[in-house]
Amino acid sequence: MSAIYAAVRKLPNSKKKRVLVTGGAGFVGSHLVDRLMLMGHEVIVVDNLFTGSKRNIQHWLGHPHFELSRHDVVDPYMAEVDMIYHLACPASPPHYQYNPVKTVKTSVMGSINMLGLAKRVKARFLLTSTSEVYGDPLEHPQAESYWGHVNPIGPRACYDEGKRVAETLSYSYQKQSNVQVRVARIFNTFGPRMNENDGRVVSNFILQALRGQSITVFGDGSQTRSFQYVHDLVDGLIALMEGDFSDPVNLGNPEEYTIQNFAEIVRDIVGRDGVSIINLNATQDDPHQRKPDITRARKEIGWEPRFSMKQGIEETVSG
Ligand SMILES: O=C(O)[C@H]1O[C@H](OP(=O)(O)OP(=O)(O)OC[C@H]2O[C@@H](n3ccc(=O)[nH]c3=O)[C@H](O)[C@@H]2O)[C@H](O)[C@@H](O)[C@@H]1O
Repeated sequence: MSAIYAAVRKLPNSKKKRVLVTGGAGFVGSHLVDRLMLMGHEVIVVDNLFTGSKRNIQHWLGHPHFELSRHDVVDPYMAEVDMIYHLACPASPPHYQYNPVKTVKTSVMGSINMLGLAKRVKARFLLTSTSEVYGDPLEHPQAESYWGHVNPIGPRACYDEGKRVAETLSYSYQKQSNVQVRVARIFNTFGPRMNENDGRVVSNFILQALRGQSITVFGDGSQTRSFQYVHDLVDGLIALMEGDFSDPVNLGNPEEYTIQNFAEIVRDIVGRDGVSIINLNATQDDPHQRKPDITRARKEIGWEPRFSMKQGIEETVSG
């Protein structure tokens, strides 16, 4: 029996790109892969399936434009490609803190390997960096010009510092070896396919509310976050990769909520009776406030989010 795939665009060979997506079986990666496939490109996914899952991309397995390679980016990888979207790295705090040495290796050695590949095959390289490079920010909202406030020896450092070095590596390869680089600083993102055991706030709160359990707010809930829907992020990543702008660009939704208020919103959208909100201990070094300044994204790549947080949560809950 032959598989049935979503219809992909037929691109002339001059427009069709060979695109490598590391972490392409993950939550964000698999949505990006969907879009690149539908656009008519050839996609290679490299993923060690530690936090990613074959299920996220199984609808493309066997497609002539698609290839999955179970490979860990800490080891070198070779392929003739035109573009590299480098996403591979656990992003949820419980996952990246589970094996901090491995998280640092993934960011640092993974980026060296992928930038080395980009240099050899002259591919354009996009790093998915993070709002965590701003640490517990002392400037609000955060613009790309802010250098950040990161605890270099705290529990989040393996991720934050790993991504900071990955940014440094990107611009070092650009300067030294003329690699074309793009750096996206991604702010909190949610949507379908977040793992049940992801551990981040959106999936935790939705699952707790759906199961009729108490919603667990860490600390007093006065800390803020700004949540973007994953489809907006994918638009931004593609616009950044395809544009001419090479400095870091924030990709996030500037709608800001306290976590306490966010818990109430999720509880009300799910609408199950008897769900209470409880406050647990705060976690160490949890950023107090986070909101992207997206002036640069608007100006340089013509991007801004199209979904409100509530629209995205409603779709995620019903999906
Ligand atoms: O979601 C993301 O995109 C980001 O998630 C994490 O950053 P963080 O903002 O700490 O993400 P969460 O773990 O989702 O936490 C957000 C806030 O909710 C709180 N939280 C989380 C989980 C929970 O059950 N209850 C709860 O109150 C946390 O303490 C924190 O204040 C990662 O470190 C980022 O790199 C990643 O980009």
